[in-house]
Amino acid sequence: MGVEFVDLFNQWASSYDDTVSGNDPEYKEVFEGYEDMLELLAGLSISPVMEFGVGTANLTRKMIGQNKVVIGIEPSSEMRRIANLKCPEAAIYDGDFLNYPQLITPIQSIVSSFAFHHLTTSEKIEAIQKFDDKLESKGKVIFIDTLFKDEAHKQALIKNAEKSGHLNLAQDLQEEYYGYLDELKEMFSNQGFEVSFKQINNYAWLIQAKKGE
Ligand SMILES: C[S@@+](CC[C@H](N)C(=O)[O-])C[C@H]1O[C@@H](n2cnc3c(N)ncnc32)[C@H](O)[C@@H]1O
Repeated sequence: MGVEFVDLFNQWASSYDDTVSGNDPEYKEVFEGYEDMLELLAGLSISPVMEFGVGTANLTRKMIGQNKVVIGIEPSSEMRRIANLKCPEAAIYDGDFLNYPQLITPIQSIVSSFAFHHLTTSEKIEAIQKFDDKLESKGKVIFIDTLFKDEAHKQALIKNAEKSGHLNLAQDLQEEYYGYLDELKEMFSNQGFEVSFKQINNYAWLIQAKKGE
């Protein structure tokens, strides 16, 4: 459930860091400012942190560098292998947004970068309910992910990708489950979170959702 992209991530793992460094022209704009974004997200995280979709541990390493306790969850075995090599100090478990080991650590923040869009709408709603259960009172969900301001924004990004000959990106934008701003706002608000959004580049947004008492 929600992990249909795992084979793709196993294959992508060894060249993933190359892509996020801007060496893949097709995804350069998506990951524009990647290191700064992760730095921002790491700085906002509150320890103990639970991180979903760790990938190659680029965000994990920044949080560990800030002496935070990080529990990482990652469904791809290849991504986990690289993450463990790059960040042996972190505890990284097999799992996904909906199924993960139940640990007793009280969680103050839940973070994720470029992963929440792998869930369908109903899976996102289920995951947000679980975040609410998992977080301590006043805990925070802090994500960075591609999302669409509205339908016109989505169509403009697809058109732009096609015009640039970035056909894989154009296909991703149509087939993956990138959310719309209003839709995500409603999902978090319905679960009692106070949510805010900040655009970071043409694709990526910072999403902050604070749980009540
Ligand atoms: C684009 S990568 C992002 C990796 C890293 N967070 C970063 O910012 O570079 C997406 C990651 O999400 C993981 N993933 C895919 N489906 C997932 C799911 N349902 N739950 C949690 N993680 C998932 C993938 O295996 C992959 O490592």
